Amino acid sequence: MKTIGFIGAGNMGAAMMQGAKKVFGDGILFTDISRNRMEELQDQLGLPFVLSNQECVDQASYVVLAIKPQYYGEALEGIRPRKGQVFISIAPGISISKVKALLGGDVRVVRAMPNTPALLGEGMSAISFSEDPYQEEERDTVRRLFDSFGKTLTVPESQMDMVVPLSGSSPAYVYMLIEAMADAGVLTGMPRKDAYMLAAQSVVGAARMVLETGRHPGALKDDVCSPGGTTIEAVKVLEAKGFRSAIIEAMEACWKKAKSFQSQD
Ligand SMILES: NC(=O)C1=CN([C@@H]2O[C@H](COP(=O)(O)OP(=O)(O)OC[C@H]3O[C@@H](n4cnc5c(N)ncnc54)[C@H](OP(=O)(O)O)[C@@H]3O)[C@@H](O)[C@H]2O)C=CC1
Ligand SMILES: O=C(O)[C@@H]1CCC=N1
Repeated sequence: MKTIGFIGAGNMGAAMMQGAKKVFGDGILFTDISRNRMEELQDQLGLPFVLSNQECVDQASYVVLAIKPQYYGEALEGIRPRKGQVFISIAPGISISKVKALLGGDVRVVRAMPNTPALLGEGMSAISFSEDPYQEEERDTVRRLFDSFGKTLTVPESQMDMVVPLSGSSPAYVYMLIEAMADAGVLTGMPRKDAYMLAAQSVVGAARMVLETGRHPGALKDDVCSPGGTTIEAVKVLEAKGFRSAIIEAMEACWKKAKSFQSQD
């Protein structure tokens, strides 16, 4: 019997397995619909795979569902879990009660939302435990899984749809910001590689300033804006172009999409 089984070994499942391997060693196995993908990942991570979702459920104490929300019905159809087995669902919008219903009810479900910087051990995950009884050791195993590839925050399930735009999807828009900043550098003749380094390290540094100083992001922004200087010129243009409202509206769209998966069959 293995500790953790992954159903779905795509971008997110593989990133989680890479971190989990450091903590759970060979206590991991996985499966995927694609044989090629399984062989590729077995070579890359040195972890074993099994050929069906049922085998994965049978051979693991905890099962991570790392498949797209659209495929939950198909992937879980006919699956027979053990009574009280713990499933960890990372799909946006799919509620704990929906996963329980798909699996026949008699399981415990942890709903979670990780992100791909997990690949570097810099992930940010939110988790919600179902209201079932858990032994402290079981909660600890789930937390150790998510801590193995970054930071973990426990939130009420009602907040989980909003975690999707805040941390699940947000790396994508930060990459867009970095890409756009680098494009501007290239426009003025800067080599692209140097522009990426200047932009990306500034994003890392700014994020650490927020996390480690505890100061308000607006106050940190003010410190960068010298009176009559360069930064305030950029701030003025960003305000005129609707930078803040673009981010808020984009995240609202992302949140709505996450919520829509709940009612999808
Ligand atoms: N990528 C991200 O940044 C994040 C993703 N998530 C969530 O994680 C889940 C996985 O996402 P991601 O890794 O990006 O998606 P991927 O498509 O990269 O990975 C899913 C994997 O599951 C396989 N698969 C499809 N159907 C089945 C099935 N019936 N049984 C077993 N395996 C199956 C897919 O194969 P095939 O490609 O052939 O269909 C694919 O290899 C999604 O719910 C996503 O929303 C959560 C947080 C962040
Ligand atoms: O785009 C998606 O649907 C997934 C969920 C969060 C990040 N990627």
